[in-house]
Amino acid sequence: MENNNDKIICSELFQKHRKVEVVLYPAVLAWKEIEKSSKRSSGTCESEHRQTVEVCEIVAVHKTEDEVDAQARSHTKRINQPSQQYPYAFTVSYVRKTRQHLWRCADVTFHCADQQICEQWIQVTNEQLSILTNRPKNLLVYINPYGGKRRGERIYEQKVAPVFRRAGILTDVIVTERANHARDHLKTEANLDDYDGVVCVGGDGMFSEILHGLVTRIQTDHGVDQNQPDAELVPCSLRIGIIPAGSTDCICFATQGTNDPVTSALHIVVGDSQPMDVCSVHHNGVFLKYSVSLLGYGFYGDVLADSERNRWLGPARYDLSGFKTFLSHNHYGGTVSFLPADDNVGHPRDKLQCRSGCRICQHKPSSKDEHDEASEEKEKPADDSDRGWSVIHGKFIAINSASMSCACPRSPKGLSPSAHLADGTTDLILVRKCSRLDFFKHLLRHTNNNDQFDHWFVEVHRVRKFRFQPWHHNFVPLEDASERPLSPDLSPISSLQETCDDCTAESSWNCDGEILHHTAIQVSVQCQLIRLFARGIEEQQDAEVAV
Ligand SMILES: CCCCCCCCCCCCC/C=C/[C@@H](O)[C@H](COP(=O)(O)O)NC(=O)CCCCCCCCCCCCCCC
Ligand SMILES: Nc1ncnc2c1ncn2[C@@H]1O[C@H](COP(=O)(O)OP(=O)(O)O)[C@@H](O)[C@H]1O
Ligand SMILES: [Ca+2]
Repeated sequence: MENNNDKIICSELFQKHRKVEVVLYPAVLAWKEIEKSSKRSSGTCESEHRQTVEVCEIVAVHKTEDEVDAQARSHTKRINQPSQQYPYAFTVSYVRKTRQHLWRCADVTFHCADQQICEQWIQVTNEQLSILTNRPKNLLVYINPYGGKRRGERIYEQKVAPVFRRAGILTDVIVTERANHARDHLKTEANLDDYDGVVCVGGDGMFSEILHGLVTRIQTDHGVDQNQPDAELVPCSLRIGIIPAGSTDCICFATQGTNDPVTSALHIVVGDSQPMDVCSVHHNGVFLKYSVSLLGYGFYGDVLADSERNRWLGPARYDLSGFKTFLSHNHYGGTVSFLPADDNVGHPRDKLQCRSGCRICQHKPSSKDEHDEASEEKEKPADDSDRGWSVIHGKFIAINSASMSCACPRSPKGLSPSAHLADGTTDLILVRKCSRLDFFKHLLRHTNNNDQFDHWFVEVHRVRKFRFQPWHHNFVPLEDASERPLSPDLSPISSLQETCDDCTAESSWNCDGEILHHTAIQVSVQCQLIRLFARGIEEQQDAEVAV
């Protein structure tokens, strides 16, 4: 073994029945077979097949267990009879990337002749791992036993806990006993200083609990009043990991590209970090909720409200309620006002999807932007709080605000395929009253490659803030003709007033899978308020580790 000052170590070891040269560079572990060559008189030649694993994707290194060791020895004895020469062994567990963003924990065991060398390999690899300070050591885990198909506990015990154990992560596990148990525990009881992160085993609703518990706790600890819509919220230092065990699991899917518990566990182990925007929702200056994925009024609000009655159906309740809501074909009158985002964050209809290391999300509103904003504030007359806002009156089948793509297995590209996880904006999608067939075509486009925004009755804006006010019987605003899209299907102003009875019905807001109890809301995006143990969706790469 060579061991220079840069800690490159290199040994000839045995892997299965093959003799391999194993090298640990400062950030990469590599091994390749050394073949006996009958053609060469001088002995060995190197195989082309070199395997590499980045140290940051090593889960752990362990002295190989006795029985595994014994098996390996008997195996090697039969084939090559080198067991006497290689009686010691260590196993490296690492992330193996397979298809479709799916990660698995793979093991490679190396046998060596010398106990000291074996121990030195373990020690040096562990030293390299200890430099990776972004890895969590202590986690607080909340399991919703009733989420999705009620498999949360089993998923955690069978798929996740073994990975955490292997990585030496210590956990405190709480299986929730009631709705809001996790939220309340985080708000008041949990000793956050004891942990590097919080793990949520459940669906988007369970994530919402964790989000509210954590964000509220941090604001309380820092004396920030969440009821102030313009309050600058304090970001959370603890990251959140999501083990998908719910019905939609769109937050997990949209941040790692798959809903797979082992993949999630591995993103937590390697200490990934993905910042994420959070929308704060207020009603008349009173804080209601936070949202990270979908805030939907009309169609998605109605689907959710109806689906709660059929929770026993599990994830299928959304299909049933979706079908019923589609047949009801309701529309709702209201006024939407919004503050458009700057051009440098792109547009919902550009094809710049948010991917791992996204450039647009790295352009966090900098001091320059904040300065611009501040000077803008100053220029503003005191009573002109609507400066820069656009106002749209209309009858809508759906009003959706997607702060991220909302990709999920039902719609792999999501409600807004180009929405960004951490750009400080949300994509406001307005689906106006249209025929059933038109709305069906729009829905269908969420499942194929066609552009769901390319319809006369759909418009989409990238915004930093928005407000919604439903129409009341005694308050139906006169529609501003200039705000209406040019379509023969839209009613003229006079008929709008005549037919207001059919547009003063109210829906409810679906806020990440929870119903809001108010319909008039003010929404403001808080840029990168939280971080997840995730890295965004990676561009598709070769299936196996580099060769
Ligand atoms: C014709 C097929 C149309 C399929 C359209 C699929 C669009 C799906 C977009 C899904 C966006 C999901 C956004 C995430 C919401 C979640 O926060 C939230 C909570 O999740 P949790 O239960 O895990 O806690 N989930 C939801 O609100 C569920 C929304 C699911 C909507 C499903 C809608 C299905 C529509 C079916 C229409 C059928 C028309 C048939 C006509 C013959
Ligand atoms: N122990 C519990 N009993 C009942 N409800 C719970 C419990 N723990 C969490 N919940 C609630 O269950 C709801 C749904 O949870 P979630 O994990 O998102 O599953 P799903 O995706 O199936 O909706 C959430 O509103 C959450 O607050
Ligand atoms: Ca966003």
